[in-house]
Amino acid sequence: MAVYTDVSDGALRAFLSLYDIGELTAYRGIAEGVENSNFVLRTTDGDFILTLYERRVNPADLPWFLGLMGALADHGLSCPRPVAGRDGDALRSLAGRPAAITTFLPGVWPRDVRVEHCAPVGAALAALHVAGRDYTAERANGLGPAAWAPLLDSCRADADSVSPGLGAELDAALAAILPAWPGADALPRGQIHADLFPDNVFFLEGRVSGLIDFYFACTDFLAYDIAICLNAWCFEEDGAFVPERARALIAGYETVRPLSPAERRAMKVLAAGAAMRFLLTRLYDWLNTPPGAMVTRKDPLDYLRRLRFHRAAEDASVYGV
Ligand SMILES: Nc1ncnc2c1ncn2[C@@H]1O[C@H](COP(=O)(O)OP(=O)(O)O)[C@@H](O)[C@H]1O
Ligand SMILES: N[C@@H](CCOP(=O)(O)O)C(=O)O
Repeated sequence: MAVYTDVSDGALRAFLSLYDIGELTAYRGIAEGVENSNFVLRTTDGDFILTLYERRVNPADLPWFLGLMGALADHGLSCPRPVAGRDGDALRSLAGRPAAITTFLPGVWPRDVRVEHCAPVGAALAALHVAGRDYTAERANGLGPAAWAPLLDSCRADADSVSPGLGAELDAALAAILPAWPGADALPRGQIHADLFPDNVFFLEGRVSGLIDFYFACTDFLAYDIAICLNAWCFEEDGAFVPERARALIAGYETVRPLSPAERRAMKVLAAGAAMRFLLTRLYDWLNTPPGAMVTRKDPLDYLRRLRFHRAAEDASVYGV
């Protein structure tokens, strides 16, 4: 569950008096998510999401995230649009945390991913990449390749308690991935979501109805975002790769934005890097989440299986690129 910070009725009502979004009729904390505290607000004007930013979100990045969401929404992408108060500000403070209200998106994220979900997700990802073109402010990827060795170092002492030999295996994988990583200008770059997992994509009647959770978004290789989705959408629970899902995801993406030959060639190392990135943050959280914390830890070893798959793949043709 993810409500780290409680908000009293009085504090919330005082906060909402700064906005023109109607009278509060109900609110509740949302159990899902791991990073921030989220609440659904029902007002006489409709539903909204209130987010209190916690943990990994650097408050200095919040204007960039909110600006990106506003710019994407302006370009027709269905994503949460930050709601400004009467003073024009969308970002303020509540219960001692940075806080913002955004629009509520209808839909349900798929608990059981099927191949039919993958083409619409690919197309939605490409639409995000196209919609982000005019948002020129850059944000470096704080969880990109330069962060992986330090993250592994911070977990090294206990890594083998999660799985024997894990530390050495990750060292070997990093030693193969980092030198093969594309140079900064080698692939098209732009604004990427960087966490487009199934729980961040809402569907209604078989169509994508909204993309949420832009708090890992950054400026990086567009194809790296595809590689993240290949990891998140194209494996079974037991770790088996599902080639039909990957082909559908790539085909859906290319209905909106065709890939270049360099992006196709790079997909294997990008997929391995994406698996490494989620493995490492999950490993860090696995080892550092205090007992009794109100959050469900995600299994790092799911991503070890994916990493092994990508490293063993002959080339990028396995993904259908
Ligand atoms: N704009 C939104 N519209 C509707 N529901 C939302 C919206 N934003 C978040 N939610 C709900 O909150 C949950 C957690 O949101 P998320 O952004 O993934 O949290 P976290 O950043 O903590 O991981 C989502 O699964 C969804 O149920
Ligand atoms: N998608 C990441 C964790 C981030 O979770 P989210 O709730 O912010 O989407 C993972 O699966 O490791």
